[in-house]
Order: sequence, then C-alpha cells, then structure tokens
Amino acid sequence: MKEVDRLPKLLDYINQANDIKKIRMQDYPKLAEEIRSFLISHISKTGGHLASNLGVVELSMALHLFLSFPKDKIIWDVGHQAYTHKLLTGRKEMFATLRQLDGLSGFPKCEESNCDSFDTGHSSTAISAALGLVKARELNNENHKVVAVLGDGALTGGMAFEALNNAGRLKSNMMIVLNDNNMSISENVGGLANYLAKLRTNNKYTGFKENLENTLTQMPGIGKTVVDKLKRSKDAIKYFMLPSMFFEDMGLTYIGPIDGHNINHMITAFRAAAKVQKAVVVHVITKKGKGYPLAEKYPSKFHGVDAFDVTSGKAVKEEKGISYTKVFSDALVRIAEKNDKVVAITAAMPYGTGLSDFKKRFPSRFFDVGIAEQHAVTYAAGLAMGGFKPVVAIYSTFLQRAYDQIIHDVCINNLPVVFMIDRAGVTGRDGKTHQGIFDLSYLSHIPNLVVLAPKNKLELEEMLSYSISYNGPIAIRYPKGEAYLGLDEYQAPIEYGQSEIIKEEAEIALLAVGSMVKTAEKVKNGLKQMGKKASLINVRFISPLDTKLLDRLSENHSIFITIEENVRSGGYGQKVSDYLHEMNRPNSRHINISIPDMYIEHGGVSELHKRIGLDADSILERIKYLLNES
Ligand SMILES: Cc1ncc(C[n+]2csc(CCOP(=O)(O)OP(=O)(O)O)c2C)c(N)n1
Ligand SMILES: CC(=O)[C@@H](O)[C@H](O)COP(=O)(O)O
Ligand SMILES: [Mg+2]
Repeated sequence: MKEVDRLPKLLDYINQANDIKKIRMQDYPKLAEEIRSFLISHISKTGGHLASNLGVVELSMALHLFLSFPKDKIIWDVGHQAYTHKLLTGRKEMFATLRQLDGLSGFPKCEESNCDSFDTGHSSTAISAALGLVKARELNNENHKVVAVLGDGALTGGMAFEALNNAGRLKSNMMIVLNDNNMSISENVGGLANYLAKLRTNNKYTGFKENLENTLTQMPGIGKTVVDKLKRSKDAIKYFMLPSMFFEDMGLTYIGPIDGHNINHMITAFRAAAKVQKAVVVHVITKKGKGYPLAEKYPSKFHGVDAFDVTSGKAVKEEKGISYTKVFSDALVRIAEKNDKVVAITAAMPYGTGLSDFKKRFPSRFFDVGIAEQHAVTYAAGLAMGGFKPVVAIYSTFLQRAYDQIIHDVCINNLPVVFMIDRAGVTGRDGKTHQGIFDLSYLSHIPNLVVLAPKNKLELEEMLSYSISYNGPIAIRYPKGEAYLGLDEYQAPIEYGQSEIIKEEAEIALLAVGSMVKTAEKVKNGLKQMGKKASLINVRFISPLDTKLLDRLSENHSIFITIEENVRSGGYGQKVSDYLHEMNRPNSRHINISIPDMYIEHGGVSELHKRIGLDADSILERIKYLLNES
C-alpha cells in the first residue's frame, strides 16, 4: 500500500448527515475532488447518471453546509443528480449496490433515508412539491427550510411554469435553485434556453466571481457595514440581482447568476435568499460532467451510462444486437425519404428515442419541444390537423404525462398521429419511476386509438409502415434493448384488428403481447414437454381486441393464457377475460400472466422479470400450479 493510501481521506469523516460541517473551509476543494473520484469510480462499475452528478458536487456540498438534515428539505427535480446528497447523508457504503436489485436507488427515495423528502424520477415536479411542503410548514407552524433544485432542462417542463405562477404569490421563504448547465440530456432548446443564456452571459456575473460579499461591500451605496442589513431588505436584495424581468415580474426574487462551483459564493447567496419572505430563484451556473474530461466534452453521452472504462470512456460490455430504438430510427428515416409529410417530435430525448438520425437527415421536419410531453402531443395534433403525419416518440413512462392530450386533442379529433412508445415494459435500473408498465392500461380503452406491439424487429418495421399509412391515431409500444430476431419466418401481413397465429394447435391458447411472444415460445416448449398442446398467438393488436379470433379459438381451446408486460389492471388479459366472461364461455378458463399492480423497483430486466414471475420458468410454474399439475 502506498503511503498516501493510508492517509485518512476527508470522505472518511463523512458518515452521516451534517458531517460535512466538520470539514474546514480550506478543505472544501479537496472534498469535492474526493467526491468526484468516488462517483466516477463507482458509476464506472455500476452505471448511473454520471455527468449530471459530477456537475452538482459543489452545489450539493454548499446546500449541505447551509441546511440541516433531516429537518430541512431538498427536493431534487428528476432526482438523477442526487448522488452527492446520498453520499453526504450516510449512504456511502451502499454505492457499490447503486441501481442493483435491492441496492441503492439512483433517485431520491424517502424509504431509503429520512434526508430524502420526496421520491422523484420524472421532470419538473420539484417546485410544485416544494410549494406544497411550504404550505404544510405554514399550517403546521414549523420553521424548516424548503429548497427545490431543478435544472435548466427541467425548467422547460410545463409543470415548472404552473408552479412558478403559483410561487409568485408566496409570502414565506422558499428557495428554488436553478442549476443551469446549459444542457438537458441533449442541448437544451427553445426560448427559455435562450433567455437563460442571456442571464448567464451578463457581464456582472464576472464581478461576482471573486467574492460575492466583497463585491456587494464595494458597491456604491452599500458599504461594508450594511451588507448584512441589506441582505434582509427586499430592495437591497436586488443588488444581488441582474436584470431578470421574467422571474421578478412573476413575483419571485432572483439572485444570480452564481458560480455553481464556488461553494462560498453559493452559501452567501443561500443566506441572502433565506431572508426573503418570498420564493427566491438562486441561479447557479455549473458545468455538466465537471472533473471528468470525457463527460465535460460529451455530456450527452455521459448523461446516463452503463459500466465503463474510466480511461477510454468506452462501455465495458459491447452492445449486443440491434435495439428496437435503432430499428425504429432506421425505418423512420427510410419512410421519411419517400414521404415528405412525415415529421418527428421528441420531448427532449432525441437520442434515447432514436430520432437523432432523423434530426440530422431532416432538420426542418424534426422538433424537440423540450421536456414537455403534454405539449408534444397537442403540438402533434396541430400538425396532423394541418395535413402532416407526426410521429411522436416518447418513452412509455413519460407519456403518462400526456393522457388527457392523447384523448382530448388527438383521439377525439381522430387525428393521424403515430405514437412510438419506447421503453415499454420493465426498463430496469432506473426503477419504479421509469418502468413502462402502465401504457396498455392507459391507452387501450381510448376510443379511436389503435394500440400495437411487435414481436420482433421485422414486425416493428412493418408496424411502422402500417401506422404511417393508417388514417387515425395509432400507437406502437416496444421494449428497451435488443430487438428479437427470431420468428421472422412468421410475418403475416398486418390486417386491421387481427392477431397473428404463429402455431395453431388445440387445448391451450397462448396469447402473447409484443415482447412476451419470445417468452411464450419457451412456455409453449415447456408445455409440450408436459404433454400439452398449445397454440401460439402473437396478439399484435391490443386495441381493438381481435374478438373474432377469440371466438374461433374458443371452439377447440379450453384454456386461454394471456401474457403481457403490463400491469394486470386494464391490461390485455383483463380485456380478454372480460370478453370471454361476457360471451359466457363456460368451457374457457383464463390465466392472466401480467405484472402485479405494484411499482417495480430497480434491478436488471431479467432479474426483475424473474422476481415478478414474467420469465418462462416462472410462467410455467404458475401454469402448472393453477392447472394442479405441480
Ligand atoms: C417527464 C420527463 N421527461 C423526460 C425525462 C428524461 N430526462 C431525465 S433528465 C433529463 C434532462 C434534464 O435536464 P436538466 O434538468 O437540465 O438536468 P441536468 O441533467 O442537465 O442536470 C430528461 C429529459 C424525465 N425524467 N421526465
Ligand atoms: C433520468 C432520466 O429520466 C433519464 O436519463 C433516463 O434514465 C434515461 O433512460 P434510458 O437510459 O433508458 O434512455
Ligand atoms: Mg441541465
């Protein structure tokens, strides 16, 4: 062991909340460096949200030096940047298990620590939740501090604006730390991003770099002795400010921009902000990926990573096969070459949803609307009304936001919008906020909306072509990860409302939705070994339900087994069950294999499937048990 390795690290002194207050001010930079090394070393092994976390090391330290936990509350918007907060609140030892099954969550989680105040994962909720906590504080006669921390990307979300509108009326203190790194996952876009850029580049920011208080002290009309008093006064707070009509006119106080890597400047700003009996925006400027040159250079690539080699930045595991996302991406570009009415929309996720290539190839037909799923959907409705064929690509979990827009704007108007719903099913390591397990339930009862799920790569391509030519709202849901290449000898043409019969036998009908067709193949083989015959059906259309096929199958199948990667309630299985019941088929038994109505925590997709009984072996066990054959 080298001599230096034996020396105690500053991090060794940080074992529980508030321990950071024992660290001497001159050691803050060293602690920040240690935290960064710790994060890089752990995330390189477990995967996780690297660049965002590296950017907020000093910001998190400053907040922890200023606040007291668990009394005070921070709400981390999205929550993907809360790793340093976790580290500073007694969870250091758990980092080896980050995002692993039963391990440390990658997001704030009240269950995990009393220093987490709100579970998050989806964007733009922090100001609303903080306002609620502030009101509760008032009603309970309490006096803790409440801080919402959100990024410039999160600020593009509609909820953030609704909350700001409300925050303008606040008569007690609440801090909104705007962590501005000039990036969402990709470049932040739109008028707000431009506005923040103006605030950022304001000359006076450089004036604050040396020392915020010294600068104030030297300002004409302020003077050394009155700085503290000035901080308490509403008018004088404006000396901290640069022209920020937007926040000010909304009724909030604005402080900034502040160097988000200068802990002392931030603490000074927080102290000043805490004295204002209003909502105060503290605008801090940070560098996404700070301290790891590759992440600084490629912040999008290092936003969320799998395990990687620190020196080269390359993923440890080579990507296997082609992903469904890539299949969609390539197919859409091919279609758009021939059809100039096709336009594509993303809500701040061009890369994740596979629209980056479309963006490069057809920049004028590509629209990134920011983290604004609701707007994305209604915007698509407008484009469709204007004669275009919008393809809206949004992850299953984030499309939850736009339920009303899908009904009210797209489906009541019966508009030809194509929804490409990526990350449908169990998505894995992001955990309960990100699993795409509700979409069949929230979509398949909407009148006019067709809902499809492909069994393999080829079928996703076919379904996309079908959807582009279909004259009405239509959605295709497909999972994260590698596209299935098997079963491509079965590719009956897609006919409206018709499932595909892959193997027709008798006795048992296995009806599998999308990703579960591959699993159902294995189940079929297992049943065969038990001496049972089974037909294998690729459901294809979750909505409308293929009732004709169900009627036909009822003639020589006595057991229907539906298999889907969606919660039970409102899923395909319940539709089938409902139909069989209504048609009074006393000789048909139905077994519903689906996800229990519960939140699924983080872990690997296969291990989660196993845990919830959605792998072939567990399904077979369940069937055997239910048929009394175990
Ligand atoms: C409703 C919703 N849509 C999309 C996402 C995916 N997402 C996670 S982080 C992120 C970018 C956030 O940017 P910003 O708030 O600036 O944080 P940064 O990563 O730059 O620190 C996006 C789009 C999400 N979490 N929630
Ligand atoms: C924090 C967040 O919501 C995203 O960064 C999400 O983790 C992306 O998921 P994928 O890695 O599946 O694109
Ligand atoms: Mg950002």
